[in-house]
Amino acid sequence: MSKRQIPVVVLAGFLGSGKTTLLNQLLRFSGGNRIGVVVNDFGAIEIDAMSVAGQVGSTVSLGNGCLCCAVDGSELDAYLEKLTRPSVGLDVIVIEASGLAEPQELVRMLLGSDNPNIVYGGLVEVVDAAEFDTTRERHPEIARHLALADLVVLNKTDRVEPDELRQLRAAVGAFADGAAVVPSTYGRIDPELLFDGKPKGERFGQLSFDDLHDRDGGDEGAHLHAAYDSLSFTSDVALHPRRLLDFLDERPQGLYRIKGFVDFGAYDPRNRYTLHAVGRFLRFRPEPWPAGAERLTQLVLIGSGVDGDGLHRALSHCRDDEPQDAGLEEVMWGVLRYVDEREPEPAVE
Ligand SMILES: Nc1nc2c(ncn2[C@@H]2O[C@H](COP(=O)(O)OP(=O)(O)OP(=O)(O)O)[C@@H](O)[C@H]2O)c(=O)[nH]1
Repeated sequence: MSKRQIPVVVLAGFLGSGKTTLLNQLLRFSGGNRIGVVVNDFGAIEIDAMSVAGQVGSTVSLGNGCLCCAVDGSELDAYLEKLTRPSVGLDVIVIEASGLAEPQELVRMLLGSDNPNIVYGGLVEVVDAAEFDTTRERHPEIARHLALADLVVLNKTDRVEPDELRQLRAAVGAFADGAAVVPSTYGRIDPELLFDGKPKGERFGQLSFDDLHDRDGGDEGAHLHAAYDSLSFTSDVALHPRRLLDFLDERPQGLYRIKGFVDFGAYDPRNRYTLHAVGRFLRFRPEPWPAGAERLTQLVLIGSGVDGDGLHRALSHCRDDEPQDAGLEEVMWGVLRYVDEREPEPAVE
């Protein structure tokens, strides 16, 4: 029985920026993850190139367990309800914004949704590096979209010189209010940026992104790795709720995702807290410690242009070496503000 909430990612970007290319890439190299993709029409999704396991109405299931739905705006809610049923078993859902709704409308809808099985997974804006200046002239609203984005994929970097790319990263980053900017070619980003990957052992028999790195040889692999930084933090000393919240309040914008478990020790001995942060969005979710589980805080932080050592130091500072206010209920209040009251329904088969 799974109580996991499925992250729903909104994928936006102007005409021709590379959204469909990125989706095809994700679907093809899902690494054993079950991805649901919602588009306006099947159009350029390369369904034929991926083995199709079946089709029911406007939903196509692919041989690797991924699903692709073509829906219009009015059907979206109902489809999300269907796609997020635990029995479908998806790990992430990506909604392509174009044609369905303005990205901010979708984000608002997801944040306000009373579907207990979903959690907001971020707004990803794909930008055509070669056309950025032209796009800005023709569509000044790109500034608004970028300001809302949690992650910017600066695509088509093969079409600009390295110097220009550096300038573009800075310019786009400024519009995006410091949000993480990840360069890509043909939408090839590590899926880990969008959702929790399955542990390697569970990927057996599927082509994982690591295989893709290996297959492509050093150059492209190095390029992908340089696109973002990933840092893990583990502590067997419990974290102090207030200190952690101060850290989270001040987290740098370039820190795109934080995921993992937090041990608040004596402040809540019964529960561990799943932490899910994407862009500015933050959520804690208490769940009883599994019997026999080691009491550890384990976090993974993913970002672009962030100071890994500095983050590690700041997190170490959240450790509560000498608990003084344990038992004071109000110490947890700050954390509880970010707990979602909704409980997902039990899994049904
Ligand atoms: N050179 C280059 N071309 C790319 C890259 N990514 C995508 N393309 C090409 O750009 C074109 C548009 O890509 P799409 O993925 O269809 O873009 P889109 O954002 O889905 O476009 P719409 O659905 O029309 O909004 C296609 O011909 C892609 O092959 C890239 O990194 N470099």
